[in-house]
Amino acid sequence: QPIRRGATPIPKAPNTLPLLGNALHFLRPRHELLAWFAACQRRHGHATLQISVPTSRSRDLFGHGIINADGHLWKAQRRAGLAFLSAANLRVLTEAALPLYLREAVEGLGARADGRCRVDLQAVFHEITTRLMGRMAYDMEMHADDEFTLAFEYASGATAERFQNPLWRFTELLFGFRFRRALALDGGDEEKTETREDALGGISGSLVRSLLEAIGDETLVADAALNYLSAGRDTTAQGLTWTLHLLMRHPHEAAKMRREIRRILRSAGGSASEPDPSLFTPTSAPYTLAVFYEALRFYPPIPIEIKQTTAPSTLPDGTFLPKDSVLVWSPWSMNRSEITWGPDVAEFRPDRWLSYSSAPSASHPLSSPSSSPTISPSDDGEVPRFVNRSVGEFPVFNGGPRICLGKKMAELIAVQVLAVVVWSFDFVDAATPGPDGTIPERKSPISLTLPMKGGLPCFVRKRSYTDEDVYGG
Ligand code: HEM
Repeated sequence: QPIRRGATPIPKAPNTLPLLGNALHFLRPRHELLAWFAACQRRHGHATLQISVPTSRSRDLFGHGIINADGHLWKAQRRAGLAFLSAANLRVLTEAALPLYLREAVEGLGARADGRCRVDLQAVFHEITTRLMGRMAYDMEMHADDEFTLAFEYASGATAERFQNPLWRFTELLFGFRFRRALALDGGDEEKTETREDALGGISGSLVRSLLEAIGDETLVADAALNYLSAGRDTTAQGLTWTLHLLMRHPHEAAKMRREIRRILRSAGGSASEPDPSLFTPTSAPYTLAVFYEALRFYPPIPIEIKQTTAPSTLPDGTFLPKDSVLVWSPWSMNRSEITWGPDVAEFRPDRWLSYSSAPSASHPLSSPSSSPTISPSDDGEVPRFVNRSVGEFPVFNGGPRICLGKKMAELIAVQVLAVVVWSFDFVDAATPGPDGTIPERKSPISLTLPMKGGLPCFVRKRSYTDEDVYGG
């Protein structure tokens, strides 16, 4: 049966060619493919369109882990993940492990903060999230330059290439030696499923242990843990990288963030020169969270989503999809929709995520330290509150039963890392300017996620504060 809405077939995407369909768009560099999705959205708004896509194969990389699994196997992994990411474990990960890794990263940045060394911020964030996710998934020390991590990166790039290259079977047969070696390394590292002795005190077990209890089969558990590791690590590091990229271009918003951090330090009595990272949470720092969300709007770490129907299905707009139809949606282009975001859609404006009310009076519940100790009014006396959008408008963390399981964790990591790093340093983009003297638009290579091509090299300078700067005046 054909894909249709009512009695009529649905419209084809712009630039669809006879026989070739839209294959040429998928062969183009990544940013051109994303731009094409955005152009479809501008022309057709929220309408469902018919496109032809090369089919993607991610099973080799993700195996039977949660990202690919369905039915019982998915449910068991989801339940084990939810159990492991209990409030208590999340607290240990974000209040003990993350501050430790973050402090070490800040020390590393501090050692190179002479304003002349080039530091790749993408690599710095990647190291923090690799260590944190390694701790979470395997309860072990992992680093961004481990053989395992590098192999995973390579295999993930090669898997994404399958999505853009209709001839992938042929080219992999000829040139796929490195890819197959990387997969062997990813899948075969059995020792990763063992709990280490050096666990950070307080984490009850590891995700691997929870998964083993839920699923039993060791090969499946190896897939499952790898899925958790990859789902959380690259997405979060890339979200942070694009946020810093945007903040370097928007110093006014960085200054507003610092004012929020200053207010938090002031109300908590924290050290100005070495702020305690765990003071910064999505609740205490709504402006910082809004900056992160606004960056995710421009640069969603999963910019294109793809699923396949296992049974005939009908979309909410009435489009009928026969079994085995491939459904693609693009958070990248949905986040650029003027219909959803209004005429200032192209502006970086974190305030679009906030609503402001006037500062609470002494009798207001917010003024009681026990109810919300750290939300403090802005300089003009207003209390900001983060207001989320529906998943249909902002699908960056997906939605429904398969909504991202680490959304809360990602928010906690982002706010803590951004607050500490932006408070402690000034950054200047060190990318080489183009012929017209301006720094060219950053791009993303082919990948399942949205890394920044060439990293984010910048010059770093330490900001110094005295307690007087925070508490005086
Ligand atoms: C900014 C950071 C993040 C973004 C943008 C993000 C986004 C997403 C998206 C779009 C999906 C749906 C993928 C699909 O079904 O095709 C997803 C799923 C998932 N995410 Fe995240 N994620 C982030 C961070 C994390 C973190 C820190 C974890 C750590 C635990 C995590 C764990 C997962 C898991 C386990 C799934 C699979 C859920 C399921 O299928 O039931 N994510 N994420």
